[in-house]
Amino acid sequence: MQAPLIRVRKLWTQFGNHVVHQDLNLEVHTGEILSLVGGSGTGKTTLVRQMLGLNRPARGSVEVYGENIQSGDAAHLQRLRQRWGMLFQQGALFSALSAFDNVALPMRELRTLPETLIRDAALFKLHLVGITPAEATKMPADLSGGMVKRVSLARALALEPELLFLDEPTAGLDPAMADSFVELIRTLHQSMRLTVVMITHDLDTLYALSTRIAVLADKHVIADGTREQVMAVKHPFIQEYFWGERSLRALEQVQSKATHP
Ligand SMILES: Nc1ncnc2c1ncn2[C@@H]1O[C@H](COP(=O)(O)OP(=O)(O)OP(=O)(O)O)[C@@H](O)[C@H]1O
Repeated sequence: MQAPLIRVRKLWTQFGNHVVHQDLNLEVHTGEILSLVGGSGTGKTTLVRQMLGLNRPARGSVEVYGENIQSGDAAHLQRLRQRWGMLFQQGALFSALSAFDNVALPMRELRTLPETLIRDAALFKLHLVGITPAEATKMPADLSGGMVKRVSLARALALEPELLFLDEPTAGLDPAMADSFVELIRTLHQSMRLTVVMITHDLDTLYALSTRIAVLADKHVIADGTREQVMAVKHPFIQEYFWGERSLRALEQVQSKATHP
């Protein structure tokens, strides 16, 4: 079996006396869409920040592409960072830059690519997410919520990452926009051979996209596997979250969409 793309081993995260993760283990494998779920404050965002090298483990280690994220100098971390893309919850586009310039920025920052190539690559990434060249001239404030998400996704894909982190990708979108964004992620995951790590509270998104689910509770991963495997674990959070009425309804919907697309 291929080595995991990310390996989190015996991770402790601590803020003062507050222990968020205690001996947390998790692996992310090439090609999967791994979703992190858990109650509010269970440390999902902090875990992703650990994977991105933005937080420092109190104990334990985080390896990405087989390399300890905390070892090496800033240039080393910068090189690793170029191999992943991150879609932040609010989109986090630079408001003073057009959609096009937001997508071009990560390529310009490399300082190695000619502007003509950057232009073509940025327009291509925008095309992939359904943004036309005319729309690309707009400023973020003039874009709809759905378009901001799409442009942010294009920016996350600017450097052709192997790994994509998504923080609440469908939060704030209406159901139709959320559905089409889920479809877009599914298509790009396949066509770009991405590995995806996603945080989501949205059950429709969770069930539509995840190939594996990891559940955070009690300071570590209490269950991980397919939806069925996770649902079989007896834990109060799992009982409430996965076996609650909202979850079962979302599941029914996803299954009926799969049967009658
Ligand atoms: N920089 C920080 N300093 C102090 N405490 C922090 C810091 N970052 C996170 N925490 C605490 O760590 C805990 C986990 O936070 P985190 O944001 O990772 O949870 P989460 O599972 O993503 O929550 P939510 O689902 O509500 O977004 C929380 O109690 C939070 O207050």
